Amino acid sequence: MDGRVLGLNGVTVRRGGESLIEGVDWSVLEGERWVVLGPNGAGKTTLLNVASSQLFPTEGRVEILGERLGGVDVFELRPLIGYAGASVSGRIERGTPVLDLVVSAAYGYLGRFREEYGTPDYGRARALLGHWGVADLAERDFHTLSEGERKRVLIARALMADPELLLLDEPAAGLDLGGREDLVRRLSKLAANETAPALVVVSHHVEEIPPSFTHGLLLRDGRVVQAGPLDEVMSAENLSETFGLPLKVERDGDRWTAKAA
Ligand SMILES: Nc1ncnc2c1ncn2[C@@H]1O[C@H](COP(=O)(O)OP(=O)(O)OP(=O)(O)O)[C@@H](O)[C@H]1O
Repeated sequence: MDGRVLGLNGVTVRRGGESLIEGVDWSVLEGERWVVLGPNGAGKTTLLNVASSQLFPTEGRVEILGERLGGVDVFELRPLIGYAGASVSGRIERGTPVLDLVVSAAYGYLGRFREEYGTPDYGRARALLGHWGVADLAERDFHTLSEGERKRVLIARALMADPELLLLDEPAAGLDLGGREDLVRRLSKLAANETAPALVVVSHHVEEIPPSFTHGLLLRDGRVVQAGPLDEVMSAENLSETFGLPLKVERDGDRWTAKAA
């Protein structure tokens, strides 16, 4: 695999004559922690759907964990990719207990029992829920949880199969300030763990970039504005171009802020 977890070359996704993403080149290496930033409609979710093997590009080459998309059975690949996003919540049946949802992820299902789960599976699921601060919600119906609780449960679920690549689509969206700060702290801790998978987190806000994250990709109108180490990417010039307004960007310790200039 060459240390490369994800490789996109000239990747374009078109729908109805429109390009959702256009000519994207991107490499993610083992141990890297990426944030993908861009305004609404920039193509971030589309990019993550390609990276998680859920969407085939119209053009270009995609390699995930050393396998070429199109030349590999995606059902073998997907258990190695942890994914959490709003599209997952929408597919969970009403009445699904949190613990079932997490434990079934080891087999790529969304809470429906098609396998016999063993005690170690339940132990791991409970430990992950504990790690993300939601152990006491194990028996609850997923759909009765608050937005912040759902986000943490979905991350625990995404980690259940011990993935080599973890993709999180807007994990902080809809959280209040305390919830956001708690999530940023937990993601930072995960990022600092050398044994954690390669991480990609999509966000609209530079304030949500967890400390310990290493790289950034800026997306506007489906095209990459800049991609690379965070210190190089996070300039006022790059972010102003990405979000389409003059911005002042500051680094305060290990956190970032941006506001209109
Ligand atoms: N199936 C589709 N057919 C046509 N257009 C689509 C389709 N899916 C997405 N789009 C459009 O592609 C663009 C990129 O969408 P995408 O969801 O990837 O953006 P995003 O950066 O994740 O946006 P947001 O931050 O608002 O979630 C948007 O303009 C969207 O309306």
